[in-house]
Amino acid sequence: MSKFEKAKADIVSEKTLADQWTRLSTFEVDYTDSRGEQHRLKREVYHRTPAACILLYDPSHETVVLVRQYRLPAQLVGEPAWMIEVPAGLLDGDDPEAAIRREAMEETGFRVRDVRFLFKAMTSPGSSTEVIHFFAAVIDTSDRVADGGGLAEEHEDIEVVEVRLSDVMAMIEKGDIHDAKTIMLLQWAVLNEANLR
Ligand SMILES: Nc1nc2c(ncn2[C@@H]2O[C@H](COP(=O)(O)OP(=O)(O)O[C@H]3O[C@H](CO)[C@@H](O)[C@H](O)[C@@H]3O)[C@@H](O)[C@H]2O)c(=O)[nH]1
Ligand SMILES: [Mg+2]
Repeated sequence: MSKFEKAKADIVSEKTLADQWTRLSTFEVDYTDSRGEQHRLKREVYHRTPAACILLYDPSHETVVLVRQYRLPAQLVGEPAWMIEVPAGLLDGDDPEAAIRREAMEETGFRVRDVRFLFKAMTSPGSSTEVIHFFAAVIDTSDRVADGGGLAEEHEDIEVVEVRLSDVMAMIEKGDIHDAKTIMLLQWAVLNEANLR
């Protein structure tokens, strides 16, 4: 039996603090802890909508297709701001598989054929509602039907970067790749390379 069998959490109130690109709100929660004692907690939540990301692996070259773009939060904490990431985007109301096909095309120019759903994960569950759906697809050079680079109307400025899978662990350890969803997918690729054909 879990320590939390008797624990429960009742939301008492919510107040929106900001509601622009993404809503930020503050909650009061009546939390009954594992010993049965009740406390009123204050929690702020950033209401991110769901997203999807994808590993694009080319077995004939043993490479992965990544994208590089500017990220303001990285700049704010003094990390390299033009970050190397797996292709990713918000679902924007589509189902996760349709959304990742769209984002892969917009960002890299690759048309993905069979996509494989791997898992989903919350990226920052203490503060954000963001859930990311993780996918993988095998590609080859003939699947590249456009240049990628992102949507001009959204001022996306994306560089497509092809990296050998045998180099990615060193890039992660050096800090050249420092995005969590990207590290997760690349580690999955290293562990599953034999099945990625
Ligand atoms: N106007 C405005 N536009 C924004 C803002 N923040 C982002 N955008 C724009 O919104 C678009 C989002 O692009 P997507 O490809 O859909 O998402 P992403 O930025 O790649 O990734 C998002 O999902 C990831 C998970 O897959 C997250 O890791 C990442 O933080 C982000 O939420 C981009 O054109 C970006 O410039 C903002 O505050 N204001
Ligand atoms: Mg994106």
